[in-house]
Amino acid sequence: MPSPTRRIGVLLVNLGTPDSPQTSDVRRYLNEFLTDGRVIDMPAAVRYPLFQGIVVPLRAPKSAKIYQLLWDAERGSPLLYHGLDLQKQVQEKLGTEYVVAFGMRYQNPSIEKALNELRDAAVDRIIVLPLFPQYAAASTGSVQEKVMDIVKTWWIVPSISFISTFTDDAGFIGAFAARGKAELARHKYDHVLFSYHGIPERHVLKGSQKGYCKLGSCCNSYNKNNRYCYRAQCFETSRLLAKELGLNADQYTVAFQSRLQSRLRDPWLQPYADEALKEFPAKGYKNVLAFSPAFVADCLETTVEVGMEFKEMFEQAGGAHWQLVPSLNSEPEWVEAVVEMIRKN
Ligand SMILES: C=CC1=C(C)c2cc3[nH]c(cc4nc(cc5[nH]c(cc1n2)c(C)c5CCC(=O)O)C(CCC(=O)O)=C4C)c(C)c3C=C
Ligand SMILES: [Fe+2]
Ligand SMILES: [Fe+2]
Repeated sequence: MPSPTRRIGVLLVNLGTPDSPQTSDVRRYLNEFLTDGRVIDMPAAVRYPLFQGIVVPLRAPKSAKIYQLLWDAERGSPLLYHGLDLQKQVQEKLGTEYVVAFGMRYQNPSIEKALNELRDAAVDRIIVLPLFPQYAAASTGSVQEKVMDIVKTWWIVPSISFISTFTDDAGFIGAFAARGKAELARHKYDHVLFSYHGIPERHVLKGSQKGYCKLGSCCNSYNKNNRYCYRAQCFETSRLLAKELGLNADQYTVAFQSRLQSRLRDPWLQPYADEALKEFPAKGYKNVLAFSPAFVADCLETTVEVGMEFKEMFEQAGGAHWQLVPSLNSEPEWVEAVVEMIRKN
């Protein structure tokens, strides 16, 4: 008798996005996102009333206005349509031995729906690839927790593996560098900014193994002690990109964006990108190329924050030319890099 065909399930996951840029949908999205204990690490008894009762109702209408700038009239949220494009192309490249599904940690399509598709396809094992290059408990860790919460309710639990970080993956670095090189060929730049999504410093310290990470020079090399330190990973991605682009250490700056301002005024990873870029023109950096290598698809944080808001701040501070390197989206080199990561797993 022929042996039954064995198929491998692949689950690609990104963060999530509202169903529409209307305030009610943005509110629903933020309510789910900002009550996740891995994102807002406060006791649930404080987190729910504070965020669902005060922070989200105040933030949702403002966020909705920004989402309206981002939204594509036909295709909707870039994070979603680039994710679906990526899923389709990775499936085509991997062939019928694999079943590729796509889900979002918050809102739709849900991780549960995507996992059910894999279960219905009777896959033998599942490879989960959270689409965050650098591991953070608030992003990759949250996806891992959600997947385990769902799968633990299944009667038959398949083998599962997680690709937890691809900070230094050659395919990822090569694909981002290629996008940067295309911009560098178009214009003369004085400086490069690598801007990463920030997280509270506390999150880094909580993940520090045996007290190794102290937010100092400990993060200057990437090694077995700090493999999951978000700050060390951001520095490593930057070093590797700089090497590919032929940049010296004084030709680029690493900084952190998107901090959620709170009355608690807890420190987030520094330097803050918005403060750093305002000083660029006075340093003679009038033409700046900005990368956002914490995101593999364009989204609110790249297109609006770096591409529009930072550009305006930079020009007001006396800068001449600001350019965002588009994200990897579903570029062929990135599709190839994802396929390689899956095959290697
Ligand atoms: C790169 C990975 C991400 C980490 C780490 C992360 C941490 C983190 N984020 C917030 C708060 C917000 N983030 C928001 C948007 C957003 N965040 C990521 C990724 C990471 N977040 C993405 C891809 C996006 C964009 C989604 C899109 O639809 O385009 C937002 C919502 C937007 C807004 O209202 O400003 C918030 C809020 C915290 C608090 C945090 C770590 C503690
Ligand atoms: Fe975020
Ligand atoms: Fe560190």
